[in-house]
Amino acid sequence: MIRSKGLVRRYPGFELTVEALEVPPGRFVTVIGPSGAGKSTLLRLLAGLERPDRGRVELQGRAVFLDQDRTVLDRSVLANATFGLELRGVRRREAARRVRPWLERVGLADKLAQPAVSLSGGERARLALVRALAIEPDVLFLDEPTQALDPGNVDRVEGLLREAHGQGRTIVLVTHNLYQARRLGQETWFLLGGRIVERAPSERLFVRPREALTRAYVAGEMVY
Ligand SMILES: Nc1ncnc2c1ncn2[C@@H]1O[C@H](COP(=O)(O)OP(=O)(O)OP(=O)(O)O)[C@@H](O)[C@H]1O
Repeated sequence: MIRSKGLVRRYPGFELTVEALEVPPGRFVTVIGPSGAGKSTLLRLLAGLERPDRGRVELQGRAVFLDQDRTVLDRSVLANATFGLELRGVRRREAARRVRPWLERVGLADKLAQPAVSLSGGERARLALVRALAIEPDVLFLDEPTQALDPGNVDRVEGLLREAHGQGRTIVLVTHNLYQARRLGQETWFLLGGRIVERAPSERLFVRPREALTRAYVAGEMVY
């Protein structure tokens, strides 16, 4: 469960203002909007990584945040994947046993000993996702997890996310891929200029948007 009220976050030349939001457990929310709309800022606020200037956020359950940078630790692929589990006291061997199927599914099982920093961008993205999923979080905050991935890997990652959602996890995913937002989301938020212009069940938002700005954006007509 994620709940926020009266959020305001200001940077020089930018203000995010979001009234009450509520994400019930198990909901898959996708967040869309042009570059600079405030999507990452909202995600960081909801995840508690950043404090709002006004308002508050309530987050229940174990949450993980996957940033756009796909940060990896200067260790092997396997050690990256098991890191979260080991932090929680799971022994290395057991942690390795648990992450193995995930690594196989994202095509990294043949690179276990390779330093993670030497992975390609797409491989890092998949590894970061495995590290997040391995700790079986209640809530996943994902900032463009399939950015710059080839179609096969987009499909793999989406498969993992669907499965995570099927297991009851709450997911808030920021994406520039409107097809993905529609495919995966139960609910979509459209942000523009630091405000949520429209929030609706995903299918409705893409097929019958109520706001003219949403209509223009999902039709690819918005010039900015
Ligand atoms: N730490 C910060 N300090 C100052 N300005 C910031 C900071 N973080 C974000 N901003 C500004 O806030 C605005 C919103 O940024 P944000 O990253 O939330 O947008 P976004 O919708 O996620 O964009 P993108 O799709 O390009 O990732 C931008 O103008 C950005 O420059």
